Amino acid sequence: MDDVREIPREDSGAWAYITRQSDGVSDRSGRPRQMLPRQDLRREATIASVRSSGKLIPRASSRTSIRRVASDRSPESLPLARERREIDLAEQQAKASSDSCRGARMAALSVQMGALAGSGVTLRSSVYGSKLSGRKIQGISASRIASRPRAVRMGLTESGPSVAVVGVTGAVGQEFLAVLSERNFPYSKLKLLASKRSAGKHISFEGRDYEIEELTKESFEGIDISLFSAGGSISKEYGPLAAEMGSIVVDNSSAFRMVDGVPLIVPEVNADAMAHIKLSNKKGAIIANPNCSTIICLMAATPLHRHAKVKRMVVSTYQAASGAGAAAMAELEQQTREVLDGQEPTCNIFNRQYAFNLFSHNSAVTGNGYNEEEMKLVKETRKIWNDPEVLVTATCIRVPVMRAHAESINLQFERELDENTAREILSKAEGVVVVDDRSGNNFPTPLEVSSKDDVAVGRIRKDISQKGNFGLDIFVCGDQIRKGAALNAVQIAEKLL
Ligand SMILES: NC(=O)C1=CN([C@@H]2O[C@H](COP(=O)(O)OP(=O)(O)OC[C@H]3O[C@@H](n4cnc5c(N)ncnc54)[C@H](OP(=O)(O)O)[C@@H]3O)[C@@H](O)[C@H]2O)C=CC1
Ligand SMILES: N[C@@H](CC(=O)OP(=O)(O)O)C(=O)O
Repeated sequence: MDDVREIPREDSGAWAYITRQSDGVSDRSGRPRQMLPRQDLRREATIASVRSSGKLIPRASSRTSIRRVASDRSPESLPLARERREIDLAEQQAKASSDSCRGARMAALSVQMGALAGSGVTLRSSVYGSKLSGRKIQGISASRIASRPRAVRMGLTESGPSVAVVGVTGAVGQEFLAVLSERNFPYSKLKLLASKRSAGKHISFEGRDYEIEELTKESFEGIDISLFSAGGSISKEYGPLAAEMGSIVVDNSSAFRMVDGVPLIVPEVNADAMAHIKLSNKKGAIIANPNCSTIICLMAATPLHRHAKVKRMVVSTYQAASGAGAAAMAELEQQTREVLDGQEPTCNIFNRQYAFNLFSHNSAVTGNGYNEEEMKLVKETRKIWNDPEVLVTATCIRVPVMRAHAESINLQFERELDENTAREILSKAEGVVVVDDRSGNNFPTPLEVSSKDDVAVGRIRKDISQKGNFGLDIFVCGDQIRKGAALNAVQIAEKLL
């Protein structure tokens, strides 16, 4: 079985999008705002007009908008395409008016709705209204979970590399644009590539209009860095071609992850493995972005591994709909409505009821009984840690959460590591935030990390089933479209400069 996630062909016809300005609490939802009680939304976003004629993509970007001239897709084929939308969100700036518990609940709901629409919402503590407002969590307020820089900058500069984004209309592709802009990634030229279906449509990015081009063999002429997120078969076909043409490919698919000689990189963990690849070498190469569950897991486990060396790791995941693409998110929303309305749920993506349910990850089950997602955690961890001996086992579950994965991780160490030291180590780790409030029973949640850069870690505790201080349990949440895909890839690209 080919270990490569494919993009469902039928999921590429229609899309929407938005512009926003972030200052830490923002909603870039493409969803009709009338669905969200305005008085309960604590938003300070300035969002430009949205034209949606089809599916919603799980991300809008700062200063990014996509225009679609006409839908080539039947509205009936998409749950979120029932209503044609043309909403001037700038006129709908929601004002915080309530600090009540209801406000907290509704704000949390709005976050979920933002995720439903595919945008996610950057949270800080005030989003939760009175319940969490300003509260410190283990000495760190919820707002410490890194959000995007407030100022949207302009990366266009003559001295920058030329950059291509392959699969720009997709969930990860959209996130690429957001992250490039937020991190002020320098570029002298930007080429936006997708399938034939999207060719000719327009994307506005950092104040400029770009026409989406069809991906062809000539696409990489003169391109220094190619960011791929268009599925495994596209990566397999065009990745090597781009590299031969001198481009450094950062690939989000699983196509090359386990290929010898292809660095598999989480910058906070093993940037040294790509130290030999630089733009200044003027030589093409392929660098792989790990699986999102692996990235989120290793962001938390690696600082501890460095200290006490992990001997065995047991991972249980709770994976969001967005990991399976925009169509899965749309179906979860549709099913939720249908079930609440007492109707039979529509089951096109997973062939089962997803709303109010959970199930074993949808990737294929391999000969040893593990599914592909689980085996990625096993194999990729060994490669990233350069430790073929480390024992890893995993159970991956799809849960009815819109965006951001959660993982329970049990660790067995070679050397002793007590829970206080572990908390200390994690609180200093780059890209990690500790949310570990035992008295308040407040720990990481997918909602709180949605659209955040940092991976949140909590439930840090000694594993009482192990002798001495050789075992720990932790609970981790991370936005898998962001740190699990686009952000990680852009961080890799930054290392090339
Ligand atoms: N979603 C996630 O959380 C994660 C995803 N990934 C990986 O990222 C990749 C993309 O996933 P995601 O963004 O969710 O998928 P989407 O379905 O949202 O987007 C797919 C993208 O691929 C493009 N595409 C499809 N066919 C072609 C083609 N023949 N030529 C050029 N472009 C094509 C689509 O363009 P068009 O709109 O024109 O059809 C679209 O831009 C996958 O490899 C996935 O495994 C990795 C980590 C996490
Ligand atoms: N890990 C994603 C699926 C995915 O995109 O995996 P990969 O990048 O390894 O193909 C999920 O939540 O299902």
